[in-house]
Amino acid sequence: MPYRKLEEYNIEVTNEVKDRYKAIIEELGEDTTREGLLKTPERAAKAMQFLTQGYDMDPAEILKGAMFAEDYNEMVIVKDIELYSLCEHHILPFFGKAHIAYIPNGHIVGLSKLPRIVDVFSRRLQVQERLTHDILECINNTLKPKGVAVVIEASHMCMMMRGVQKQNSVTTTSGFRGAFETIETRTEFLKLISSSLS
Ligand SMILES: Nc1nc2c(ncn2[C@@H]2O[C@H](COP(=O)(O)OP(=O)(O)OP(=O)(O)O)[C@@H](O)[C@H]2O)c(=O)[nH]1
Ligand SMILES: [Zn+2]
Repeated sequence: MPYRKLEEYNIEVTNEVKDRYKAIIEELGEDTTREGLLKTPERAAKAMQFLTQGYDMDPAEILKGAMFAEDYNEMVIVKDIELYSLCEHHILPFFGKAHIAYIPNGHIVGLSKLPRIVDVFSRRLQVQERLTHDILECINNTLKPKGVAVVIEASHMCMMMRGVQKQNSVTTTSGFRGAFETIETRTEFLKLISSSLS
């Protein structure tokens, strides 16, 4: 993903969000005039723009940018794609790995585009289930493969740092379309990624 340089942040958004962060930090009992916190509202405003930059991006266009006609009919798997997202309930991170497979139907896609669309959908306020579904449907509708599968395993900071405070629970979500809806293909996929699953 093309990471934004600092000068590319929207100045108006940065200023608006900065003022609100300043108010929040003060409301929480801190002194925003002390040295360590002077630039914190602006840093936080930029960090949040970075972490939600997926709203400005069109994942289907990313896939379309590297689709190649190819007569390859076997399963293609890209596994262990690390992801960092924000849970939409607490605006705290959840993070983990995505595993994606598809069976081409006349077209293959540039391999890097799969991690790129994971990043686009991750950099929004999300729930893990919708993130899984967004990636699945984007590949299904754009590449129109014979089948597509997505598995995501993630840890949620809102369950670790606060709330139930469980440090080792991992949430797994999955989605299957087309050929992966048959038990044989799904089993083959799960076997091929099994060394990566926790
Ligand atoms: N299904 C789903 N739930 C999520 C995800 N991320 C966070 N949550 C849950 O969202 C729920 C929000 O529940 P609430 O009862 O409204 O919020 P809360 O009082 O902060 O809940 P606790 O986390 O249990 O303290 C919690 O159960 C979270 O664990 C996600 O990606 N998918
Ligand atoms: Zn949460």
